[in-house]
Amino acid sequence: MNPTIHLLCSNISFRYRPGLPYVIDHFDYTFKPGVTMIKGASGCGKSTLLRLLAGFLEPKAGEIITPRGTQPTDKKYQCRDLGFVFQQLNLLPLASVERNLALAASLAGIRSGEIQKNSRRWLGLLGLEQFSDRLPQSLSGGQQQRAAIARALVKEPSVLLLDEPTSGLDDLNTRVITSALRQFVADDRICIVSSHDSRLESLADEILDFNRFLPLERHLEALV
Ligand SMILES: Nc1ncnc2c1ncn2[C@@H]1O[C@H](COP(=O)(O)OP(=O)(O)OP(=O)(O)O)[C@@H](O)[C@H]1O
Repeated sequence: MNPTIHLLCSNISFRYRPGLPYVIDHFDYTFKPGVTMIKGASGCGKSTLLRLLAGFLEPKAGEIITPRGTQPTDKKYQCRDLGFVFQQLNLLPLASVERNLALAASLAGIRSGEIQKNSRRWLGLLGLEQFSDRLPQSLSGGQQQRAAIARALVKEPSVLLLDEPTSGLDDLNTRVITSALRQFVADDRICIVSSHDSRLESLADEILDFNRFLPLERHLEALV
């Protein structure tokens, strides 16, 4: 493991609007290469944390430092270093699976030779070679989920964020996804997975129980 690569959360706090309770309150954590699974009750802030790590939201206090040494809002980090698969897959409906991958990689500035090589690699590892010419809508839910993961992996980002990547998927789809993610982190990359799915626990190098970080009033809210 390369100890110099990490994604650091230093005492971050976040709430959506003044007057609303803090969703994340003085949270400190260093994400290292490997898979970190974030688990916790619905509404405890897992997706919010992923959005902060992606730079789509900004902490109200504290800071997040990416492996590039920047804030997550840095365009180079977002474009080159970050891959994410959120709950809405957002595959381009009029582009084939292969074209979805090629567009994502070319937006990240990957050279065309590498795009082809990476596409073959990740489509293969995710069991999608025979579907590469298909439009997303012609795929099953599990195939679409795997295509969205392949699209995030094709630029071989240093940080990959996945929000509930296996929710509603059967064991076979889940095994294919976990095995591809293991290949991904074998190259000293950071993979952060938010999930309720206990099948993913064996994939994780670290499990972060987000319930622990809930402020007291939100613990009480979660009980009613
Ligand atoms: N845009 C928003 N504006 C205001 N509050 C929000 C917004 N998005 C989320 N929240 C609130 O922030 C809290 C954390 O939501 P978040 O989606 O991060 O939880 P989660 O742990 O990912 O939940 P789940 O497991 O159900 O997806 C919840 O109380 C939610 O209602």
